Amino acid sequence: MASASERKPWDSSNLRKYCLNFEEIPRLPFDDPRVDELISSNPVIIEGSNLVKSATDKWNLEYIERHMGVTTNTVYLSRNHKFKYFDDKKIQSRTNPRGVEFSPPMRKVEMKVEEFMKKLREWKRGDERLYMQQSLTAAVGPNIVQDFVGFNWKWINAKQKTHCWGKLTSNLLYVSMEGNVTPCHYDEQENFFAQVYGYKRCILFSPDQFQCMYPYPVHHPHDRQSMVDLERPDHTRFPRFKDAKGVEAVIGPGDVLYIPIYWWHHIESLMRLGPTITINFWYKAGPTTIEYPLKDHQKVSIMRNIEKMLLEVLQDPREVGPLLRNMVLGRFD
Ligand SMILES: O=C(O)C(=O)[C@H]1CC[C@@H](C(=O)O)C1
Ligand SMILES: [Zn+2]
Repeated sequence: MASASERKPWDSSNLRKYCLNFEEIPRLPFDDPRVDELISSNPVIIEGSNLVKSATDKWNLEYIERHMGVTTNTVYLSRNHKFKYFDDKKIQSRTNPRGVEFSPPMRKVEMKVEEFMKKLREWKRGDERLYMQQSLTAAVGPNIVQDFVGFNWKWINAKQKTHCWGKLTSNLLYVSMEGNVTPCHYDEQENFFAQVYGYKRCILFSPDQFQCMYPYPVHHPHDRQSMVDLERPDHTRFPRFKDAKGVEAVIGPGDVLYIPIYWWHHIESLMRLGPTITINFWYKAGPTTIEYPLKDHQKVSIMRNIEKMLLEVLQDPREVGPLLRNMVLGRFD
């Protein structure tokens, strides 16, 4: 019988079940030279960086409640465990090619931290789930500002320089209920995802899996999200999804997961293991060097630009699909 210190804090009963199997994301010590070899083209979990040690040493829900400050925070509410992001600037009935009004799968409210924590404590089955996703700014309490200043900026600034990334655009604080899921999507920024408290399962797919992931059209409010429901994939509508090749890892306090730009990621707070706290570090991409053959993420960017240009000239998004189909069907096989 493993001792308490060796006993894993979680097991497969804390994980949701999916139809795919995943390879493991590599884990490396922060000072291992292979970390920099992997970064910018592969995900990697970096151990021992102390990137957010000033937070992992002290932060839990009680500390956040006490020190988050008096400003309101962005909290998403969902009727189920999925928190699927949508761009409310893209919600116009005409951009929804199936002609139905877009019904947002979650709603965004502004909430004081005390209210958020009270709702978490009093939550019962059937209530809306909550997920605080708040940008860390100087408006938070002084203790949190001090902990933020205490991050290992020397290490992460050196990473930003080594990999020629653009500027740090934001740090978001994520306070999640157990079992919450952020469905599969990609972002157009580099991301250091630092786990502070609790355990999260991260499932990632490379940009070269584009054909298996079926992203929504760029003009859709769910732009950058996969149309495939990982829990109940529609293999008729999305036949190639069964061939998707993904990698996964469960990260815990002190782990930093590098999520490369354009990489698909699905994130879940483990079930029945309590709340989780994460801080992400989003960086603008570095300068694009054009070398042939082009990289897969560059082709995703090209496809995005083509969709945007077509919408610009066609005006009606319902014409984008038919024009692309007419352009390629039977002509490039
Ligand atoms: O940092 C990112 O890129 C994200 O997608 C975050 C949005 C919700 C977060 C989560 O852990 O559920 C991850
Ligand atoms: Zn993301």
